[in-house]
Amino acid sequence: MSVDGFFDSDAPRDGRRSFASTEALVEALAGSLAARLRGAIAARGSATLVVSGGRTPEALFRQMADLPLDWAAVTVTLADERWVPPDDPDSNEALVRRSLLAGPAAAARFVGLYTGADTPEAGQDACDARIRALPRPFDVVLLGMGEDGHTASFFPGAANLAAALSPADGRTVQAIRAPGIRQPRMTLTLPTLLDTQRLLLLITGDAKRRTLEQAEADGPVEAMPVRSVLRQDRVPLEIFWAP
Ligand SMILES: O=C(O)C(O)[C@@H](O)[C@H](O)[C@H](O)COP(=O)(O)O
Repeated sequence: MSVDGFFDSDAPRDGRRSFASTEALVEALAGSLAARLRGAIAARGSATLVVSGGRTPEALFRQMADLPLDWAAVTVTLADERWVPPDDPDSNEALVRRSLLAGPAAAARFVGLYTGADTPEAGQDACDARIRALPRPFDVVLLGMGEDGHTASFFPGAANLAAALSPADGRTVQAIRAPGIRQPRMTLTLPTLLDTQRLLLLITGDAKRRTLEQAEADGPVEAMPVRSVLRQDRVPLEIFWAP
């Protein structure tokens, strides 16, 4: 499939949607996620939203923060976290607190991954207990992707990538260290991320569209770990793209 033909329609196709602009994507996706969270609250009295950090989702978070929703019934947690305190500019918790948990959405409960332990390895058990205590399946897991083909903190070349993708002991989180990343990380493991009603991948720009197309070609998961969510059949993956 050619890159140009990859997202050539506004109509949903194989779980993919392309938009003319980030603004259009954000508006559509925020509305769709709010509807899912409202549905969960109506059915079970609560909802759980798992979000990624990085730069891409900030506009979506700001749009969602103002949506009318019983935010007090929503728990928000992270797909992964850089192992830094919440006052560090690289903290995903900081991003979520300032952009999503603002306005009406400030009523949501936030469960962070950073425990204050010196290293993610030292914080792993406490973090696992936090995630294990959340209701499952999650309602929404929102993933991003890097141009190297990582998603969550499943980085190519990470020493403990295999444990994150296939945890032997049912662990919900995994400490990650990888070449080229500034801080060590904590990531939800693959089976934990896939234990969700809706799984979304949000990407913007032509470079990431090309990365995605490369990831869809043959090749090992370890080289482009986003393949672990592209190739699974546990939950349909919805891909949202804008230039
Ligand atoms: O903490 C993080 O960095 C992530 O959760 C990570 O998986 C992110 O989604 C991608 O790296 C894309 O990041 P950008 O949106 O900044 O390109």
